[in-house]
Formats: sequence, structure tokens, C-alpha cells
Amino acid sequence: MTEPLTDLPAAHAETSRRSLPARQQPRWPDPVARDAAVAALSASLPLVVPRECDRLTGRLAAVARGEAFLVQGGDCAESLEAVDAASIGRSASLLQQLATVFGYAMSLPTVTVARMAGQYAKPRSAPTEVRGGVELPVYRGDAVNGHAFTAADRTPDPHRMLRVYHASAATLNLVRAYVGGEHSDPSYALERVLRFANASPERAHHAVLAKEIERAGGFTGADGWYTPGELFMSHEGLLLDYESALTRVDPATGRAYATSGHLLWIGERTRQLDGAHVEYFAKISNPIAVKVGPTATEDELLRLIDRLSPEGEPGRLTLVVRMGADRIRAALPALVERVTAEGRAVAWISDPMHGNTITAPTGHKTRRLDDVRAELTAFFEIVRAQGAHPGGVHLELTGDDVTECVGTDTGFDDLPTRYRSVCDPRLNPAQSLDLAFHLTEVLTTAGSTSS
Ligand SMILES: O=C[C@H](O)[C@H](O)COP(=O)(O)O
Ligand SMILES: C=C(OP(=O)(O)O)C(=O)O
Ligand SMILES: [Mn+2]
Repeated sequence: MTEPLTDLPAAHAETSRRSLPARQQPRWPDPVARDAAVAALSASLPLVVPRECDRLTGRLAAVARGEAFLVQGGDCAESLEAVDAASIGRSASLLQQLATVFGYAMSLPTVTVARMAGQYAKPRSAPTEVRGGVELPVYRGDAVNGHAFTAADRTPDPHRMLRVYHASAATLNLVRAYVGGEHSDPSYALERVLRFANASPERAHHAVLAKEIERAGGFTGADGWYTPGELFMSHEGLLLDYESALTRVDPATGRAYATSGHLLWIGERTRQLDGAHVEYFAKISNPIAVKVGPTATEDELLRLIDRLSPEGEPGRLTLVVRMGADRIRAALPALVERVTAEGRAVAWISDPMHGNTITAPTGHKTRRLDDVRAELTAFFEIVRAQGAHPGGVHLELTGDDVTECVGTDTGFDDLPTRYRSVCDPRLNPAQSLDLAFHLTEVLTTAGSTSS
């Protein structure tokens, strides 16, 4: 039995939140309403418990040691209006399908982590948005304000944090039911991979590969490429009011945990060494990740690692590289070389999405699958050339058949057809699986399926 949790003493979380500069936080117009929402969250049940977070740390330790591969993905921003049982099931299933393909590609067990049940707060490039001469606060995710371009929607409303908490609880409940139920049959994901690979004549090469995956059969059983009943939840730990209020102390160990999700990451825009986000993340015991963009320096990265993982426990810290296909070859090698030479135990994973965002002629934010592939391929080459382990992928994707990224069956002109994202463009299932099959081909043709 898991021990009951007690509340983290309020001063602990509040001190860091109030005393250090925190970027990308909303200006709540009504401080009384903000305090009421924080108080309600502080009295709410945890969404996850320490033992599950520790189990994920253990899985990620295997990733850091080169013995496992992480498949992390989901929406850029979850939307309260789009919380839908079938859609959640499709996205969870897509992650399991990708785990099956990547596990084969790498000949390694996979760990699956969703951007789900809490991915509701967004860092933005500009504080406001102007349309037709009207200027309003930018959309910062459903935990903060509404997406519609009206003053009412865009005004930050702290009560939204409670709505998001309840939506996350319901999402988590459903995912636990899916992965522990129908999705837990080991053949569930493989059948869907085969169906995808056989669906289109242009994908004849995928069908051949899918047959090999089926023949290899390593997806079954406890020693297989993924544990079908296990899907962890993650989100960017951006909104410190929300995260602090859901932080709890495990009485068994005296350690503090964010209980809003199993794994939280620090975004590219909030990883300042002297900032409130790094301060908060240093205090929690969850497995954590940090985004690493093309401007990160070797010294900055080492200081960040030492601050966030002072004991160097493998699995504690994952570095999510997001540089852009055109910059990764110049920026990444020195970072991997230095961190490896200094003996830091981190997992390296690739987010090939966030450095490759472009504006389509239609005005839509989009990404070319070709650029995503190019960055992911370069990541593998660079990390391996430095003697380190390319430990996983971090993707913005959905199980729904959207038209948000360009490639496979979606051209620039198709983007308006089913563009549903409230923030960044996601890969649809065909694009996600194409990416996984492409990487498998690259890795297997290179003559090596292990790292
Ligand atoms: O998801 C990432 C960021 O929130 C997003 O890329 C920022 O986008 P913006 O440049 O449109 O603000
Ligand atoms: C904001 C995000 O990424 P980054 O911090 O890498 O820009 C994101 O993952 O949606
Ligand atoms: Mn994004």
C-alpha cells in the first residue's frame, strides 16, 4: 500500500515562487481569486503518487545507461474543449504503436510517456496578440485563459487551474483504464502498426518492415519492447501557482513531489539558472527533463545539470534537444562531448519539432516532416559519434487525423482542412508512423540496430 501523503508546508513552495524571477507567468487580474484557486488546489488529491514517479525514474535510468528507449509525445497544448474519450484512446494507442516500432529499431525496451493530463500551460514568444488593430493578451493555455480572440476569453482566470486539474484527473483515469484494459493485450499495438503499414500501396516498404517486426515478436511479455500496461504522464512545469499548489511531501521519505504528473519538464524559455523554475524543479523528486535549444552553452548546461541533478542519479534528468534541422549539426556535438567527458549521467532525447516551426503560405504554423526527419537523423548520428546513447524521441502528435504538419498525405494547401491545434502543429498518426519507420530504415540499413 502507498503511504498517505501530507501537504507540503506552504512556505516551502511559496518562498521560491515569490522570491525569484519567474518568466512566462500570467498576470492574474484578481489576486483574491488566485489565492482561492491555489488554496483549493492545495487541498486537492494528488494525481500521481511518489512510487509511480520513482518507477519512471528507474525506467529512465535504463534510458540513461543506453538500455532502453523513451517514446514521449502528445499535444502541444491540451484543450478543455477537446477532452474526448476516443481521441485520448487514439493518442495513447499511437504512443504504444510508436513504442513497438522504435523498440524494434533500437532492439531495446521502450518507455512510453504522454504529453497528457496536464499539458495546459504554454510559454509564448510575445505577451500580446494583435488582430485587425485589436491587441489582447496572448493565449497561454487553457490553465490560464481561453483561445478565442475576445477580451473575456483572453483575460487570465485562475479558476481555470481547477478546471484543468479536474480534466487532468479524468484523463488520467481514462488512460489508466485503457492501458490496463483493452490496450494491455500485447498484440493490440502491433495489429494497428500492421494495419497502417498495409493500408497504402505506396507504403510497400513499411509493410515489409512491419512483417519483420511481427516476426521478431519481441513486443510480447515482460522482457519485450514495451510494457503495454504502462503509460506515464508528463507536461511542462510552467505555471508555478499550479505546480506549487499540487506539490506534496512523501511522509515515507520526507521528499517533495510534484503530484500533477509523473514527469515534468522545464521549457526552453524558462531554464534560467537563477530563475524560479529551476529553483522549483531542484526541490522536487520526480524524474525531470529540460529542453536544450541551439543557444545553450557547454558551461550553462553543466551548471544546469549540477543544479538539477546534484547527486547524478541516472534517470533523474533527461535532456531534450530541440535545435532545428539547420542548427543541430553545429550546436549539439560539443554539448554531448563535454557532458559525456565530464561523466554526467543524463538521458539524451530528441525533440525534432520545436526548432522546425515555419509559417505556411496559408498563415498556419506548421512543420515539414522532412525537417523533423532530418533533425532526428542528425541527432542519432551526433549522439552516437560522441559515444553516447540516443535515448528517445519527444514528439508533438495526436491520434486524430489532423492536417497540421506538412508531409506524407498533407500538403500546404491541405492545412486548413483539419487544423485543430490551439498552439503548435502535431504529427497525425500516418506522419508519426512514417517517421518511426523512416528512422528504423536508417538505423537498420546503417547495419546496426543497437546503440
Ligand atoms: O509550444 C511551444 C511554444 O508555446 C510555442 O512554440 C510558442 O509559440 P509562439 O511563438 O507562437 O508564441
Ligand atoms: C514549449 C515547448 O517547447 P520548447 O520549450 O522547447 O520551446 C513545448 O514543448 O511545447
Ligand atoms: Mn509546442
